[in-house]
Amino acid sequence: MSKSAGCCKRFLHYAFDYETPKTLVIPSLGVGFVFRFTQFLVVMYVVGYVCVVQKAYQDTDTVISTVTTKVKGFAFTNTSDTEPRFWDVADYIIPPQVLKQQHNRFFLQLPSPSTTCVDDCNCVEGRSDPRGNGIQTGLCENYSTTARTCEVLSWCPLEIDTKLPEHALLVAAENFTVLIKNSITYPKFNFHRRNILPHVNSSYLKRCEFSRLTDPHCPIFRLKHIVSEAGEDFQDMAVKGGILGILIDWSCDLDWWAGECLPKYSFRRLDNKHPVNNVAPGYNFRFAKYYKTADGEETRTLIKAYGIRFDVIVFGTAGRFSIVPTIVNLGAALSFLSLVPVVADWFLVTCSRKRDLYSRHKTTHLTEDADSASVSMGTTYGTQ
Ligand SMILES: Nc1ncnc2c1ncn2[C@@H]1O[C@H](COP(=O)(O)OP(=O)(O)OP(=O)(O)O)[C@@H](O)[C@H]1O
Repeated sequence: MSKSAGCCKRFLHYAFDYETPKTLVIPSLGVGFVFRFTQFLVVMYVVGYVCVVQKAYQDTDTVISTVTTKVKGFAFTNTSDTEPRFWDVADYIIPPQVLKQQHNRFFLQLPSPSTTCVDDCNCVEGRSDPRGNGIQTGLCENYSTTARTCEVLSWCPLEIDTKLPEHALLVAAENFTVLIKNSITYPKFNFHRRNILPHVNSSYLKRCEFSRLTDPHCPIFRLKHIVSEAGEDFQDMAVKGGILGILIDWSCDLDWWAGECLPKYSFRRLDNKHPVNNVAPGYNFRFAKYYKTADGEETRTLIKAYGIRFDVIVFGTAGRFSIVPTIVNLGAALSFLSLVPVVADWFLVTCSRKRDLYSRHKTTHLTEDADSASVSMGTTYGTQ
């Protein structure tokens, strides 16, 4: 036979020989054990991980929620910067730390490298520097006997906030309480819930306070408790300011055999408190209250507020039994069972004692002119 005819024949065999599985019964305890043990592992994976841990039989939905808060508590302050003052709910929603009466005026800036000048040429009319104090008028005037600065139009007197107070103004705020009203919905399951649970009545709300051990479902939280659960010191945080997260986890199993769907609260500091780099720490912002004096001049009280901002973050995923994910995920997981014979076969032909015998019987090639007793590779056709 020529070389090309041989090649052609091999190709035809390769392409068109039909392979069909035959059953070979191996009376071997070792191989049988490997087979059953691998089957057991696959079944454990399907039941334990896919069904119990992953709950792959469930359809899922993510939470949609809304939050409102109400703070309550009283405080009395008496510092060198401020008059003696009593604070209640209406006063401290944005608690002030620095207060200053200001009027809209032309005035000279405090001397600094960016504000000092020699003559009017150094001051440009209309120029405003975001880090400066106002809009320049173009005049350079004597600030003192030794320094000249550019005149600006601004609110005066200027705010001086070069040093932070040592104690928070509203020290008593740590004992304030906050009521958090949180409503959630899982639209796919038409499931609605509030963190004020169905069994809660108004007299309970008047006296309860959240405690992880004794009252974990009360929606009223003491600020000090929130900060300390987050591992922070209230007074320290209140001076420099910071952001604290109140996390409400609504992850729920909505199947009837699972427990009730309840919120789980946790608290953590969200802004990055760097232990070494102390540049620009905390959180602060400015706002003002405006009014007119008796002679009609507009005046404002400038407030630079430092403090703890509480961010309420709601998250969660709910799952409920559904036939479609059950079939899809169970089918995918059970398809691993088809790999079990591959593992057992591998053990059969590589690790078992009679591996040569098994290897010989594993594959049978029939020759074209085979009758009932003619097989290749030494295996016996039809007589096993
Ligand atoms: N921060 C809070 N600390 C403690 N209890 C609170 C707080 N906020 C609200 N409550 C109490 O929770 C209940 C529900 O408050 P909600 O704001 O819905 O009703 P309200 O009648 O408007 O409350 P209130 O008039 O007392 O502010 C009320 O009994 C209220 O006194």
